[in-house]
Amino acid sequence: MNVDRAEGHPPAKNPEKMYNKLSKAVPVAITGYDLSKALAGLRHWKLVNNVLTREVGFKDYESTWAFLTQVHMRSHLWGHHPTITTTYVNVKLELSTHDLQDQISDIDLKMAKKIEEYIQVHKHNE
Ligand SMILES: C[C@H](O)[C@H](O)[C@H]1CNC2=NC(N)=NC(=O)C2=N1
Repeated sequence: MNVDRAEGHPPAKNPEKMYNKLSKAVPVAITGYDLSKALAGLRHWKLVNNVLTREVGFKDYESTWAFLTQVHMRSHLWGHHPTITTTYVNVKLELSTHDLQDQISDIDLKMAKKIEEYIQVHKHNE
C-alpha cells in the first residue's frame, strides 16, 4: 500500500495541531520563489487572495460525487480539508492552512497535487 508520508517533518509536538494522521507532520509555510515554483507545476490552480483555488466541471453528477468522495476521504486521512463549493457538476476547491494564519503550506500543495490526480481520473472517463 502506497501510504503518503511527509518524510523528514518534525513530529507534531501539539497533537491537536497534527497533520497527516499517519506521519503526524506539521505544516511548513511555502512562500516567495518556492511557492511560485510549486504553482508552476499546478497550472490549473490559482492564488486568489492568497488562497490556493481550483475550479473544475465534470461530465455528470455521478463523476462529481465520485471525485468529491475521494477528496473527502483523503482530507480525513490527512487531517487537512479544502473549502468545497459545488453546484451540480461544478466544483470549486480552496486550500490554505488556517493553523499558519491562512498561509499556503506544504500540506496545501501536497493536497492540491492529490486532488489534481483525482480530477484527471474522472475527467479521463469522458
Ligand atoms: C487539528 C486539525 O487537524 C487542524 O486544525 C487542521 C484541520 N483541517 C485543516 N484544513 C485546512 N484547509 N487548513 C488547516 O489549517 C486545517 N487544520
